[in-house]
Amino acid sequence: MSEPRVRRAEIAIEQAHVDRVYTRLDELRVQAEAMRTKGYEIGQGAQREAIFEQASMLFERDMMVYHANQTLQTLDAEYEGLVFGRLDDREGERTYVGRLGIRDAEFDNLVTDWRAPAAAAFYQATAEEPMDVVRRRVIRCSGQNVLDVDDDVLIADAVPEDMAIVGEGALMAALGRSRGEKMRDIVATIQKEQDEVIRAPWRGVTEITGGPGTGKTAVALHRAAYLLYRYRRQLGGAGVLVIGPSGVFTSYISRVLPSMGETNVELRALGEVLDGLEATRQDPAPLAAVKGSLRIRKVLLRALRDTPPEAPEEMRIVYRGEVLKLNARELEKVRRKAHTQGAPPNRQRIRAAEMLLDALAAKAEQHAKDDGRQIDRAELITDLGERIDFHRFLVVWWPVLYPAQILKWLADEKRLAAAAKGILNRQEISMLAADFADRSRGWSIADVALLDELRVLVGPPPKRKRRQVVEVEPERSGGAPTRPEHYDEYSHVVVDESQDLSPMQWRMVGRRGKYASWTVVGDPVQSSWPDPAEAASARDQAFGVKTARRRFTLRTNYRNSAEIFDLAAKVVAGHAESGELPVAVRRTGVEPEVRPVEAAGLAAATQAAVKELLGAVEGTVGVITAMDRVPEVAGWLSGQADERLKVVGSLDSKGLEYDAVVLVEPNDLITESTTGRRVLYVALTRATQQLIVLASNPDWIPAA
Ligand SMILES: Nc1ncnc2c1ncn2[C@@H]1O[C@H](COP(=O)(O)OP(=O)(O)OP(=O)(O)O)[C@@H](O)[C@H]1O
Repeated sequence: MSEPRVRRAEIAIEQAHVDRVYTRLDELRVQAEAMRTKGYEIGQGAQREAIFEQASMLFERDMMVYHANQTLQTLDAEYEGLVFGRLDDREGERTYVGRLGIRDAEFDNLVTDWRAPAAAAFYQATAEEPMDVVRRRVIRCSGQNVLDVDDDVLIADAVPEDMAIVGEGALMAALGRSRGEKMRDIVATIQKEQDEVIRAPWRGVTEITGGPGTGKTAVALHRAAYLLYRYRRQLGGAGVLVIGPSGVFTSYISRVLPSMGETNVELRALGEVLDGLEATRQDPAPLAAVKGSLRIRKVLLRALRDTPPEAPEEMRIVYRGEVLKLNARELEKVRRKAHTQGAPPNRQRIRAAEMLLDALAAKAEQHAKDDGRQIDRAELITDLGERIDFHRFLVVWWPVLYPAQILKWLADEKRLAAAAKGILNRQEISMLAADFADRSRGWSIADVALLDELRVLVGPPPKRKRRQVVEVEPERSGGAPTRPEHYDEYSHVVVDESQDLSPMQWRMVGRRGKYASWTVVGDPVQSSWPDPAEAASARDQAFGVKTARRRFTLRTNYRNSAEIFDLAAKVVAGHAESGELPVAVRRTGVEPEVRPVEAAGLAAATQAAVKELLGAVEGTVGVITAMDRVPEVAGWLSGQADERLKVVGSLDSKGLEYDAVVLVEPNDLITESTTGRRVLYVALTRATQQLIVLASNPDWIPAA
C-alpha cells in the first residue's frame, strides 16, 4: 500500500477505538446521573424516618451525590483528544493512553490514564531502553475525530510483518504548530527528561530550572495534574496552588489543567494572592526594589506601632469629681509598652486598654497620696473600664488597624522618614512616600506583598458577632466546600517564574505553603530581581525545614527556532554561565530580522512589521516593548483589529509565547532596569517562528 493509504487505514483503526471510548463515556455519564438521582431520592425518603435512620440515610445520600458529581465533572471536562497514545509490546498487547482512565463493562481497560504507572512507558521508553515497547504511536484528534497518527519504532527487529509504521515525528509536528491564545497541554509528547520531573516524588521541594522554552511551565502543570492523580488522598483535600507572575500569564496557562480533567487547582498571579485584590501594575524598577526587599518589613513594623494620625494627644477623664489626665508623653509610654509584648496590635486591644487603665489608676493613686487619701484601685479600674467616654477614647487612640490604612499613613513623608530611619535613604523615602500618596492608579503587584505582610503584622480585626444561620437545606451541588478567606493550608504549591520573586513576595507565598510540598520553576538567567542572594534566603525560609530537596535542569528549548534563539543567546552572552543556555532543536530556515529604524519612523515601521507577520503566521503575533511605552505602541496599532495581535510590556511578556514577535526598541528594555539585558533576553525568546527587531539604537546587540 502507498504511504497515504497506509496512513488512512491506520487512522480508521484508531477511529474505531476512539468511537468505542466515547460510546462508553456516554454510558458512564448516564450511570453517574442515575446515581445522583438515587442519592436525592434517598435524601427525600429520609424525612419520613426516625432520627437514627435519618442520619445514616443522609450520610449515604451525601456520599452518593458527591461521588456522582465528581464522576460527572471528570467525564464532562472538555477533552481535546481524550485518547492520544498507543503502545504495542512484544507480546502483541496494546495499551491506549489518554487523559482519563476508562474501563469497559467487563472492567477491561479501554484507555489508561497517562499518569498511571502502566502508562509510564509511553514517556520513558527509548530505543536504547525500550521497556518492551515495539511501537509507540501518538494519535492526534480534534474532538472525537482522529486526524493523524505518528509512530516511533523502539524495537526494530520485533516489528511484526503486519504492523504498519507511519509518520515522521510527533514532537516536531507539535512544536511547528501555530500557537493560540492559551497554552496547550503536552501530554501526547512529553519527553523523557520532562517525564522524570513530572513523576518525581511529591514530598519536599522539587526545583525545575532551565532556559527559555524548555517546557518548565508545561512540566510544572503536568506535575500538578500527576500529583493530584497519584496522591489525591494526601493532596486533594487541601488543594494545589499555582502562582504565576501576572494575570496575563495565569490566563494563558488556564486551559492546561482543565484539559486534563483537573479542576482542583487554584491559579493565582502574584498580584492576586491576597483575596479580593487584582493588581496588575508593575512599579518602576527602583521602586519595586525597595518594596520587595526585606528592609521594608521593619519599616512597616515601626509604622504600625507609631501613634495613629487621628489619635488624641491627651486623655482626660473625670473620676469621682477629679480630672485624671495623661499627656502625649505618658500616652506614648503606654503605647510603647503595649507594643513591646510583640502581639499584633489588633489582638492587643484589650491589653492596651488595661495598660491605659493602669496608668490612670497610677495617676489617681498619686493624687490621693498627695492629698493623704486612699483609693480602691480595683474599683477605679472597673468603673472607668465600663465608661463610654473611656471606650470612645480607646477606639481612636488604639484603633482597629487595616493594612491599606498603614500604607496610606506612609504617604506622609515625615511619618515614613521616622519609620524608615536608618533603613532607607532619603531618595528611597521620597520615592516611596510619593507613590503611596498617589492612590489613583490602584495597588501595584509589589504592594500586594506589603499588604499581606501587614495583614499578618496587624492581626485579624475583631470579629463582629453574627446571628447564627441555620442550614435548612442540604447543598444540592455536592461540590467542594468553598474556602475560608485567606486560606493558607495548600498541600502543594507550584511557583512559576520563581527567579523574579522578591523576598517580600517569597514571604507572602511561603505563608500559603506552611504545610506544603513545593515545585519551584525558574531560570536565573531570565531574572529581573536585582539581589539574588536576599531572595534566595527568603525562598529557603519560605520552604521551611523540608527533608527532601531535588533539582532538575531541562536543557532543550522547544519553543524558539534555533535561528531565533541564536540571536537571543548573543544578547546574554556575558551574563550567563556556560551550560545555562539551552539548545534549540528546531531549525526553520527563517532568520530573525533586525531592522534599523529612525526613532521618528518607529510607529510606521511597527505597523508595517505587524501587518507583515499577521500575514505570515497563522497564530498569534506579540508586540513587545519597554513597560512605559506600552500605551504609546498600542496606540500606533489601534487601527489593526485582529484578535491574534497583542501588545505587551517587557516584564509582562514573561512566560508567554507567540508565533511571531515584533520587538520595538530593544535598547529601552536594557535601560529600563538594572537587569535590563536579562529582560531583553526574555523578550527575544518569546517567538516560536518569526522575529522582527526594530531598533533606532544599535547598542543592544554586542558587536560580533
Ligand atoms: N514535550 C513537549 N511537547 C510539545 N511541546 C512542548 C514540549 N515541551 C515544551 N513544549 C512547548 O514548548 C513551549 C515552551 O514551553 P514552556 O512555556 O513550558 O517553557 P518554559 O521553560 O516555561 O519557558 P520560559 O522560561 O521562557 O517561560 C510551549 O509551547 C510548550 O507547549
